[in-house]
Amino acid sequence: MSLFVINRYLGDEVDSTEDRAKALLEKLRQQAKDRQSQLKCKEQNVKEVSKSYSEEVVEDTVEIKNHSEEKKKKPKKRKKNLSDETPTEMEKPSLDAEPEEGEELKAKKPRKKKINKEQQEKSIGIEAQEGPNKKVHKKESTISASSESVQSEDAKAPQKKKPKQRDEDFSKESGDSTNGDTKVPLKKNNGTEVEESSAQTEEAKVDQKSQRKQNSSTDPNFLLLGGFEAKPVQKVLPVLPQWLAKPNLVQKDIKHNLVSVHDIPGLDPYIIKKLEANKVKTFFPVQADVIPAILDSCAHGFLVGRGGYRPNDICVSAPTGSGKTLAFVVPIVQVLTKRVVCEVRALVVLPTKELAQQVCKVFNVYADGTGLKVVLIAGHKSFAKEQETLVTKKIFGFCSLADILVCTPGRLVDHIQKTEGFTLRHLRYLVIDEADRMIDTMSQDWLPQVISAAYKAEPRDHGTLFARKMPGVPTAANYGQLQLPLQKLLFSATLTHNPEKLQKLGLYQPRLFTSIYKQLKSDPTDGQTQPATSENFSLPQGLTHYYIPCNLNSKPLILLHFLLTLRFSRVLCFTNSKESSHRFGGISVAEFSSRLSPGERKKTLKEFEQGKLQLLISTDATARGIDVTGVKCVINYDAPQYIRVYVHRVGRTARGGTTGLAFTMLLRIQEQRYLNMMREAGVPKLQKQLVMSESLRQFEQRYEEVLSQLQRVVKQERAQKRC
Ligand SMILES: Nc1ncnc2c1ncn2[C@@H]1O[C@H](COP(=O)(O)OP(=O)(O)OP(=O)(O)O)[C@@H](O)[C@H]1O
Repeated sequence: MSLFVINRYLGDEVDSTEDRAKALLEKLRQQAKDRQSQLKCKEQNVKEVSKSYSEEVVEDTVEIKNHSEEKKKKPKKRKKNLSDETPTEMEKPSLDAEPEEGEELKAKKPRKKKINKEQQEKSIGIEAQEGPNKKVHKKESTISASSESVQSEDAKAPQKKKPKQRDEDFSKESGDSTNGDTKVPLKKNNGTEVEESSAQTEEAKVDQKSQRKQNSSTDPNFLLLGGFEAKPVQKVLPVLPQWLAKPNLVQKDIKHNLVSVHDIPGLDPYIIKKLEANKVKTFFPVQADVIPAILDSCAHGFLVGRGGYRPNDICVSAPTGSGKTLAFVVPIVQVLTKRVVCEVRALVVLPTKELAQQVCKVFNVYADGTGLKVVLIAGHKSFAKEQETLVTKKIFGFCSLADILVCTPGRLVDHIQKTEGFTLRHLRYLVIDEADRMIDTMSQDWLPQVISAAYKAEPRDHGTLFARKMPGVPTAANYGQLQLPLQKLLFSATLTHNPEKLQKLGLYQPRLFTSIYKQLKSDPTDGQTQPATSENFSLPQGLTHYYIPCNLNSKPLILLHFLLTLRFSRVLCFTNSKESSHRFGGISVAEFSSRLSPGERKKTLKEFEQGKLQLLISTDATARGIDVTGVKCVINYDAPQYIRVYVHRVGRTARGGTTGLAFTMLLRIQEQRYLNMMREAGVPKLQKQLVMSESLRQFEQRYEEVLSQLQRVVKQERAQKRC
């Protein structure tokens, strides 16, 4: 039956059943063999597939990881590629060098070790959940996403085409990754490439940074923000105005720089005669420089300065006793001598009555015989009496009685405000003597009042040469009409060089004459020289000054030693208070202080000048400007607190080119500070003078007698004050 079935199945009809059966059996065997071999093949295939799959899983996770790392590093790699090598050069070896299978395994092992275990487990875990198909899909999508992202970036930046091509190649390669033959060597090469490229990107980073720095430092078109560290900070140096920085220098040495009065250009014979009559045959340096400068402003007429413009104001800073008074008295007297009508044309303002009196005296000497009237208003007389000397009332109105007015600021302001008919509308010269001290009195507002009085408009002046307008900007319109200019002349032994202070005086294009040679300091930044800005002072050439280290008790004994042992005559001794000036009241001395009336002071000074008094004890009342002839020695019994005070005190000796001595008694604690003050002020070094205690002992008895007298005087004074 079975054979029948087999025959039917084979469809053969064999005659011989035995042969047929054999043939059938053979066929069946063959079929069974084929089936078995097929099954074997299938099993083997399944095994191989599962093995390669597990390997693939690992490889793919590495590949994904590497790819994600590569993706992170890609921009850097691309930058490097742009500068160093083309991507094709990098890829070619990976495509060409396909290793054998043995090599493939060798290459796989070390790569597996390198993989971070955690990441491996993690990625495997994810794949186990998603299954192999999903995993493959995921891998492809990741790669394609990365290539897309690169592509999209590349689309934005067309210059980065080469990296794009490389990414495309990479995606092709990953597409072929199902084929083990091509995938493995590529992975190997990519892996090493990642390592290499990470090192290369680090190098590239450093290169790019340094290149960027170079570019920013060399390329002037780029401003590097935040690069402050290398910039040198420029110092701001104080800069003086040109007129202060480059003054006209006046010689300090009087003796060797005398100029004959005949050699001064523009000086009238009348004035020369007057000078010679007063034993002035030569001019001191400051006079030889300043007199021609003042005369020059009137050389082409009385109304305006040289060339028809407003004349420059003049500032003079010269040592004490250098003859500044004559430097303004002579030209003013010469210019005003030609006046027709008596009006106040010169106003000289001084800080104290004594100084005003002294200057008035000099004006009177040179104005004598010219018809010029010199009037002093400084509080010596009553206000009403001063008014009578200033103006007089006539039928047609008020008339001035003064051509030259010498005054103190307080009294001047009083007359401007209260004296009827008093006018300054014709004022041509405003002289400010002891100018640095006068700047200190600016708070009294005397200068603005003088200026507004000088430019006060009067209806009767309209259309005349005396019509005045407050000077404005120098334009053709402003200078269209000729008018009387007002010129300021400033004099001082200690004139400030501080532009801020000088600005208060409202100077017009000033010229400075000074004998202070400021040391130029070199500026290390640009190698140029700049004028020193600190105040410097100059002392008379003939002055020798010393300091005496002492204690409080020895001070009066030292003074006695000077007067009695060394026999100094006409010693001017300065103390800081009236009380100190009493200390020597018992000996052949006199005091000169604000306690005395103006009459008493005048008498005392006269006696001192005549040599009737050996010692004059003074407060700073006489320190400024007072010209006492024949003072041989100045003693600072109390050290002055300011350098300006020192300069004016010691300047009472060595005047007019003569010689003189100055001593300053210093307590031990004052010594260093004082010497520093002198050095900073540029004053020549003080010499130390020691007085032996043996030479002082003989005066102790005498001094005690004086002290007992002093007690009585002080008691009397206090009693007087109470009354
Ligand atoms: N050309 C001269 N020939 C001789 N003596 C002169 C001459 N000029 C001035 N003197 C005298 O020199 C002395 C000092 O002059 P003056 O008082 O003008 O000095 P100063 O510079 O104003 O001093 P200070 O700053 O202390 O006021 C005076 O006694 C004066 O008479």
